[in-house]
Order: sequence, then C-alpha cells, then structure tokens
Amino acid sequence: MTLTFYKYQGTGNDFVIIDNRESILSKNNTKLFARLCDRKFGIGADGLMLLELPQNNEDDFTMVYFNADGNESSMCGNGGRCLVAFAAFLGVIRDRATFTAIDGKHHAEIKNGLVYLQMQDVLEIEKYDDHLFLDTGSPHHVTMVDGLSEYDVENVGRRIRNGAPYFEAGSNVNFVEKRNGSSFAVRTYERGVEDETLSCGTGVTAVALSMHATKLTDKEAVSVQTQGGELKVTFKKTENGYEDIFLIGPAEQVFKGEFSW
Ligand SMILES: N[C@@H](CCC[C@H](N)C(=O)O)C(=O)O
Repeated sequence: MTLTFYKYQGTGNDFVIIDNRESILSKNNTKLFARLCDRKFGIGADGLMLLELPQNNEDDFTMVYFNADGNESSMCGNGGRCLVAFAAFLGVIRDRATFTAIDGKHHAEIKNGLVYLQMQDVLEIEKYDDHLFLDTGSPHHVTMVDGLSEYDVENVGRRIRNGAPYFEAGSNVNFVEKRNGSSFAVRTYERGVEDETLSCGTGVTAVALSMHATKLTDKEAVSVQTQGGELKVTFKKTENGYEDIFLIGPAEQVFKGEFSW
C-alpha cells in the first residue's frame, strides 16, 4: 500500500504528517511510525502526527501525536502548530482552528504567517531547590544553567529523564539561561526522541511560565530562543494559576512524498 506523507518543521522540531481522515492507518502501527521517524532507515522526524476527522461539532479536526519511538504521547506544542498549518494547506480550515488533542481542546489562529496555539491552563507549578516541574500538556523539568551553549544537554538530560522521580514514564528536561528582561534561551532533552531536539513547544511554554513563577521576569509575554529559532509565549497570571496561554511561532511545510509498507 502507498500513502502520501508531508514533512513540516516548527523552529526545527520536525514531523511527518499524514492525512488520516479516511482512517487508513490505525494508532497501533508503532513499528511503522518509528521506522518513518528514523533518520537513517526512514524519512526522519522528531514525531509523527495523524490529522483525523473531528470527534464533535465544534472541532475542525483531531490531532493524534506519536513520538519518534512510535508510541502515542502527550501534547506536542510545535506539532500542534504544524498540524494547524497542515489543516489550512488541506483547506480543512481557513485561518482559525478548533481541534482536540490528547490533552483536550485547543484553539488556534494563523496571523501574519505565524501560528498562535492556545495551550491548556496551568494551575500547578512544583518548585524545588534546583528545578521546577509542571505539565503544559506534556511533563517538563525546568532548570537554570550557566554556559548553555556548551552544556551537555544529551547526557545530563538523559540522566534526569530516567532518574527519580520520573523513571520509565520520564519527563522532558529543559535547560535555561536568561538573556535579558523577558528573553530566555533553552535547550531541551525530549523523552520519546531520547535526545536533544532543536525546539520543544510545550517545553518553551513551561520555561516561560517557570520564569514568571520564579520572578525572573514580570512580563506576561516572553521570548524563548531555541536551537531552531525563536518562539513567543503570552499568558495571564490569575489567582488560580496561568490562563490564556498562547504559543506563537512559524510552522513550515518542507516537503511531500510517498511511502509504501
Ligand atoms: N516536541 C513536543 C513535545 C512532544 C512530546 C514529548 N516528547 C513527550 O513525550 O512528552 C513539543 O513541541 O511540545
């Protein structure tokens, strides 16, 4: 059987995307998805997404996300932005979208070539001596470091991801350095890819909220420089936590192809 795939990237976080509105692929194709994401034996990507039919009248489509290891995982912020751009390319939406992902409903808008993706409210941030932990749709460990550009993200990230209290379920791990006022730089070790990626959208969101929660910025619009480009996060601090959170940045189709299996 032959299927068309599309490749998208959002600040260097790259994805294979398949239009699965006709339910050709089942979610249990773990080996196939891992092979398609493999950079030596497949197309190569940090993750794979299926765009599926909406599950209710309010939605335009459904997002199903798999990590590069082929397993379905929690929310992917850059993936969500790329899937909105893909939905616009297919003509499923114009410039506004409502869709459901594993963490619930999302609204999005494409404006001036950027995708604005609303993330889930964050009501709890755990603060520890040397890091913070929060869930922005995916779990994130956030820690400040000096000398980010030389930092051993791969090995330290892997140790934290696999160690206590995360163990097998794991966490994504973000290493952050302040640039100025409301601007930060981050490098992220992603679980499910089991390596550093050039950018992680839920990670960038976690960094922005963590920097506000620890008073490293008092702004509700934060710039985060990833290895693959700049993302912006805007939010409102309320008495309950953080609401109206938007992850903002580019999402680009890089090519189209066919695969057989
Ligand atoms: N790259 C993603 C995060 C994808 C999920 C993550 N690897 C996990 O399993 O938690 C993003 O842009 O948010």
